Amino acid sequence: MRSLTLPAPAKLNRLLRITGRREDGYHSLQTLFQILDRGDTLRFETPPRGTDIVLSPALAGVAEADNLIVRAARRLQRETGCRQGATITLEKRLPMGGGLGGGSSNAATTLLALDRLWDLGLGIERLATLGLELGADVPVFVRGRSAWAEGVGERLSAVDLEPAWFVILHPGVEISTAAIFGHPGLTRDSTVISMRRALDGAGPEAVWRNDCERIVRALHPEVDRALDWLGQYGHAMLTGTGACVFCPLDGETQADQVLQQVPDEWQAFKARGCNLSPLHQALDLAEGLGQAQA
Ligand SMILES: C[C@](O)(CO)[C@H](O)COP(=O)(O)OP(=O)(O)OC[C@H]1O[C@@H](n2ccc(N)nc2=O)[C@H](O)[C@@H]1O
Ligand SMILES: Nc1ncnc2c1ncn2[C@@H]1O[C@H](COP(=O)(O)OP(=O)(O)OP(=O)(O)O)[C@@H](O)[C@H]1O
Repeated sequence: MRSLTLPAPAKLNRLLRITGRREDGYHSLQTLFQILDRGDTLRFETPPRGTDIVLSPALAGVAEADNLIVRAARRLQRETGCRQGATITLEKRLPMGGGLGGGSSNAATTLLALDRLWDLGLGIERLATLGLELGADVPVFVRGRSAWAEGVGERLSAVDLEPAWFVILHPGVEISTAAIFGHPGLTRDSTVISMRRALDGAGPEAVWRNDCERIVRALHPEVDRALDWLGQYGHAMLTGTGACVFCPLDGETQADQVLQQVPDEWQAFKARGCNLSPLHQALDLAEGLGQAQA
């Protein structure tokens, strides 16, 4: 039996501009993906026989066949005709429907892990293309770099962001991405800006905003309150379509100070921004140490 234990990190959208709606209903956008050092953990084991994909524990409200981990594994089997199976254990820490990309990251980790354990050798390009079929946020996790993104989030340019610490606050609601993108009140007409302007343009606060925030605040008073509360400490924003909100802080000590003040009703954690995903750091390490044990 071979096995591999890998992280599935979270992401933040440091900005999110919705610039149009395509004929297939998906929205064209511009975003700046910041990968974090916090997330879920997945353990993969490949039994000597059988093609079953077995995942535990189950996620509340998600049928096994709909779980992005199982879908990613089956998509790989279909793509390659691979006759191997996997037993997968998920340690879930990221809130679902939180805008932190947890499900997408789980899918990306599965693609990279099984590509390695099943000796498929598909490589990052093909895995990113397969990942896009599973969700718009999957390719950035497959590529594993904080990145400027266009299209639906699949046209990626890796960027080196300044070292940063964040406090992330979960207001206790789960928000459906499809519901926000489908809402008639969502504005979809932001101008297309250059990556340069986004990264160092005229005042990040004008550019580093999220087009979903207005409608999410209106639909979810809990998010509205969380944003106002966190806004005391800096430039608080929504990530993705919510529900989580985040604030960049001047280092870990300040993040700890803010965490101590968080009202009991909300869950919160601190995280460090990474330019290289912890998943890719771990895979480089696994390569070096021959960690995928025979
Ligand atoms: C909001 C973001 O998290 C920002 O990074 C992503 O754009 C969402 O990515 P995701 O969760 O992987 O989204 P998907 O699972 O691909 O899509 C969920 C639903 O959101 C809508 N959707 C998603 C992405 C996009 N660019 N336009 C859309 O309109 C579609 O109705 C789709 O059915
Ligand atoms: N492995 C998984 N982890 C989390 N959610 C999953 C998973 N598989 C399927 N899902 C479904 O996907 C939905 C979105 O989950 P996810 O945690 O990725 O939300 P999100 O952080 O808002 O995503 P995004 O920022 O990509 O929009 C969940 O509500 C759940 O129904």
